[in-house]
Amino acid sequence: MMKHQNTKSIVPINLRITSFLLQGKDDYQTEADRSAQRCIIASLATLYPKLNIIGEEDNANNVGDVSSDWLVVDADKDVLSLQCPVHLQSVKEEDIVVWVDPLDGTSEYTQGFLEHVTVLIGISVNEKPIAGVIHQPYYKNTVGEDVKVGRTIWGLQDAGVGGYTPAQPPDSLIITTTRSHSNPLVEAALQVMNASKVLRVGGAGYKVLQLLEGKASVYVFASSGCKKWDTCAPEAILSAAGGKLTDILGNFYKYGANESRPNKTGVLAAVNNELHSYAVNKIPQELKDALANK
Ligand SMILES: Nc1ncnc2c1ncn2[C@@H]1O[C@H](COP(=O)(O)O)[C@@H](O)[C@H]1OP(=O)(O)O
Ligand SMILES: [Mg+2]
Ligand SMILES: [Mg+2]
Ligand SMILES: [Mg+2]
Repeated sequence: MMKHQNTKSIVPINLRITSFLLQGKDDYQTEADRSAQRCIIASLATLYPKLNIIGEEDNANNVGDVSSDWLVVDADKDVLSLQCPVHLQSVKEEDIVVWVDPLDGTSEYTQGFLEHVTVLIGISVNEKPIAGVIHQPYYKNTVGEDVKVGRTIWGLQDAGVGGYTPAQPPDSLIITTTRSHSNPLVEAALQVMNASKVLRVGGAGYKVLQLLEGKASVYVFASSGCKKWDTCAPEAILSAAGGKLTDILGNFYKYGANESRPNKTGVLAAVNNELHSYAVNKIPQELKDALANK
């Protein structure tokens, strides 16, 4: 698994939002989305030509144009030193589906909430997310005099997680949810939770980071809108850390290459199984039916 410490190679930090398309209500695509996707797909395809790589942006698969200094071909030594779980040792390259969200939280990116922006690379085998990275290109880490910008959080099933400091969940129920894609169903699901606080932030990656770092304990999004590339990497890392990510009904999504892209029945994630069950049981059946039958 690669770790991207060089933020230039993922989302050029000085890249201006030179052109952005509004693809639907609060659904943006910027030059950063397209550039980052080309860079990631070209880098992965150079190293692993038989991978099945699926990126969010349809118009950013022309990887032949990517210059060689944008290719990331180095690997993280800590991750390479991990013992590969026995059940993954015989997986063939062509059996792996990689889901790439080159820039998650684009709406927040266009509004300057840069901390919410992440790059998501999720790896699935037999339809299950087994590994992933959440790269946070604008994260500022101050160590003494040094300021390091950007960090990469990773997880591998049955091997571990890294790139962040794990923390205990908050003492009271704190929920994280959408900042830019709310609607009456989303709000109805939040109301029934009896949360002490609701945090409204952008991006599926950033919300799962909040779970990993003890800022929130449950992530609730009772709406369609998220896609497989939004949840594959976050689900892999969260489950490697002992958490659980499903739809609002409590069912796991499938990540095979032929699966439909939309996560039609929303997202429900929690730092552990108990909180996940609590949240699934709190959602009224009518709300679950409304989402499932939409
Ligand atoms: N209605 C929607 N239209 C387009 N993308 C959506 C929608 N809802 C959610 N998403 C994607 O899911 C992510 C998490 O949603 P939210 O921030 O609203 O909780 C968004 O950052 C966006 O990913 P992206 O920015 O990669 O297009
Ligand atoms: Mg998008
Ligand atoms: Mg996204
Ligand atoms: Mg995106």
